[in-house]
Amino acid sequence: MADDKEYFVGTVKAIFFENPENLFKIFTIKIKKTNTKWDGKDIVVTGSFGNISEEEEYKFEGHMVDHPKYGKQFKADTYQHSRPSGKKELISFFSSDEFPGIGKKKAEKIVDTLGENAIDKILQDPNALDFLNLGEEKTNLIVEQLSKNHQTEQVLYQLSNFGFGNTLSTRIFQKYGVNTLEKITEDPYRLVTDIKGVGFKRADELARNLNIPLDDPRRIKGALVQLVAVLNNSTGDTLIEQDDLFKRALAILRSNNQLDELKVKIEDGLKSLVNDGVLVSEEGKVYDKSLFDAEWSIAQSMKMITDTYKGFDWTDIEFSKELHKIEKSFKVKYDPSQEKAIKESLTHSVFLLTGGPGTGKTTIINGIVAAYAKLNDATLDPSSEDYAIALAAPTGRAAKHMGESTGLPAMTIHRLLGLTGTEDDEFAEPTLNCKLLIIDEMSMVDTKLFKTLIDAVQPGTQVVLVGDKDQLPSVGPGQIFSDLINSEIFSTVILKDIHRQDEDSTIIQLAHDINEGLVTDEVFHNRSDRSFIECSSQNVPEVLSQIVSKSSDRGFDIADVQVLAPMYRGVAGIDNLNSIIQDVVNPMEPKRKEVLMGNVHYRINDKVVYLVNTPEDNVFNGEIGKIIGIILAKENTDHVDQLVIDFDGNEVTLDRKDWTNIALAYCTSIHKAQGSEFEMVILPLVNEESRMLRRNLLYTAITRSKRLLIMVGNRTAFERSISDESAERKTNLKNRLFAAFKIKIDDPKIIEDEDEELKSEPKSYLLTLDMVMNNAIDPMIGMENVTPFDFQENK
Ligand SMILES: Nc1ncnc2c1ncn2[C@@H]1O[C@H](COP(=O)(O)OP(=O)(O)OP(=O)(O)O)[C@@H](O)[C@H]1O
Repeated sequence: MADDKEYFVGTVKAIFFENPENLFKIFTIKIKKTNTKWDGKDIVVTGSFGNISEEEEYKFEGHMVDHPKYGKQFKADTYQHSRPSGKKELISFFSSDEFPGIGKKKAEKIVDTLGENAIDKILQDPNALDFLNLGEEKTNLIVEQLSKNHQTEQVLYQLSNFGFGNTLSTRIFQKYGVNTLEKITEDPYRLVTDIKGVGFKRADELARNLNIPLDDPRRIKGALVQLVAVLNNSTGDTLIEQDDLFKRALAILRSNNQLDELKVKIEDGLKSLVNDGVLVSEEGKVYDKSLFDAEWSIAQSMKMITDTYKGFDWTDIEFSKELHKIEKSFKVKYDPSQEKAIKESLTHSVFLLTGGPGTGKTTIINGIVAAYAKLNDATLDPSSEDYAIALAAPTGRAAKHMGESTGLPAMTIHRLLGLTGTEDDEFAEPTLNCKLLIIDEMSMVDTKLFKTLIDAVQPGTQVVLVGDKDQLPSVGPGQIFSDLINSEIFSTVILKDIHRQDEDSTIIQLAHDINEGLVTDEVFHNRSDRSFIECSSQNVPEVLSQIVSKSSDRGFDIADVQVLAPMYRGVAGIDNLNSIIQDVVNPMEPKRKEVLMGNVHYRINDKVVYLVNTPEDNVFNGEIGKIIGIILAKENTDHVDQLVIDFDGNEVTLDRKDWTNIALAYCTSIHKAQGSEFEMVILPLVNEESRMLRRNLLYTAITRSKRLLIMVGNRTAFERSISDESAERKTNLKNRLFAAFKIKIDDPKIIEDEDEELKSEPKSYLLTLDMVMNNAIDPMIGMENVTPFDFQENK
């Protein structure tokens, strides 16, 4: 910070405005010292600050501004808690009420022993206070109090000197706490994986400031870690071809080294990351260590479940008799594949059921539960101590559907496992005490969640996994459901026949035909329940406004009309369409209350989607709700703006700081809509989204529609989606399963040799870089500004 900056030192008298969204505050201070021409005793200070307490003294640096309405104010860029200086001030500081248990005598002793930089000494080493014999608890209290008052500001001050704005500084501080500066000067590249909003380029700039050389191992390792995370999240693969990784690393590192020299350093960087347990390199593939471990762990848990299955003790005749009774009570006659599914599920440790919409998956789950209870003499009374059935799905909505159809408790997988939806989940080791576990919407379950789920299963449990393998794979890396099915290790039934009886419905048949590769231009023909409106990308918003407006004229509630799009950005992207539709169905009118968060206006009746899991409020990622109340800061005792949202009967009040957990939901991503169905689906697809257009995307979007489907946009975008079969994700779960079940890869049958090592230690087979370099190096691939977080839903 330049020395000629204007400053004020003073005590905060009254904070009269605080915006929790961006930490902006306005307050007055009583001036103690300044280098500015200012005659008053007080001055109004504005700016973004972390903690500011009334009656405390701070130094503010910044400049004077002349506010058109409020006159002269001091706009602070940085601030620091004032430190007591000199022996006298220090003694009265330590003997103040802030430090209970320290009187004047002890304060004198601290300053005499530790000198005038006692505060720094204690912050650096809490043992510095040992000579006072205060005991651990009291010593900790003092250190905590000092850290609270002094270290936060020091860190934030330094982060702003590094050029981080307030939002990023706050995120960084929340992550590393008082160790922030140590952590980031030691290795600025750790910010890339740890902090949302910091990419390799930003970390690289910081590294330049810290004089970290271009070929420094930390830089090379930072680039490799960033690339692996970005590639895992963008492709959904759980492994990366090593030569591809190296080519990309060479492109973003661009140091002054000779290419050969840099190649060796990249190889060394990978070796070192492998030694550090961050990445794994095996047979020319590179893995994030936690994904690598997860695939192994899943394979071993599946083996354990299979090995500990105790079998069943009823006969075929008994089964047929029970099923007949069940059919009578459910008023359904299961077709042969459905009957097979129920029987297989009851006679195997692990059973996989896949089928498109309307093929009877839900009806089969009902049958499985009923038949399981009868044949195993198990209770269906959830309040009974002996109740041992767990039903769960990855989304709240799918879980609710399961609960309603079975009449038994069903919940999200997160809730079942007691997960919080935060990073801590990775270290959670829950256990599941049930005898029958049924998971619906399995295609949405990613590698890490499945690992936690299946590791929680106890020996002897029967596991039934249900889903539609042709839908989009999970948002997170992996394609668990397809891999389990494709391994051919587990009993599997693939349902093909559609049982929905809506005679006039052509939507489900269309979806099935698209999935089977049978459709070319049928999609463009208008039918009673679906239509296609061709228009340019630029016209999509206008066409959409008209459709939405007409649908409400025809009595459709906006809650039943869902626009689904593949991407957030662009004229036909989710963000733009949300604001366009909001203007049609819930516009701003004079005297209407509204609040602003970023660029988004929220009004009563707005349809919103929840973006995180908050088990304590019983609201989960993907749930759609309606704003039913806006309480402004001036209207409540907490003095914060609040939104009251009704999530299907569950009213949740969100303070402004939590509004980042919601978004408008007139239009949502197709990924987010998985597991949900809507009366009417409007699907805009345009050529600009070509990166995303695949058959399983179109299939997933179409199958969300129950009654009406309106497709809008470029004909070629739809044609491309129909013809573009989705490439399989690159994963290694199948091989891990083969290893765990001792199956030879080229000969899928069980190997008898029990002595063979189950899991070999990961080896470092580093491809020589010459092999890599024999292929042309990609030109700059534009990854510098990309961070792993860019691939997460809702950014
Ligand atoms: N064997 C059957 N005989 C008659 N009707 C059936 C049969 N199986 C399923 N159905 C009916 O077909 C419809 C679709 O079944 P279900 O909801 O179980 O399928 P699903 O695969 O779960 O579909 P989705 O994934 O779309 O929810 C339901 O109305 C159900 O009652």
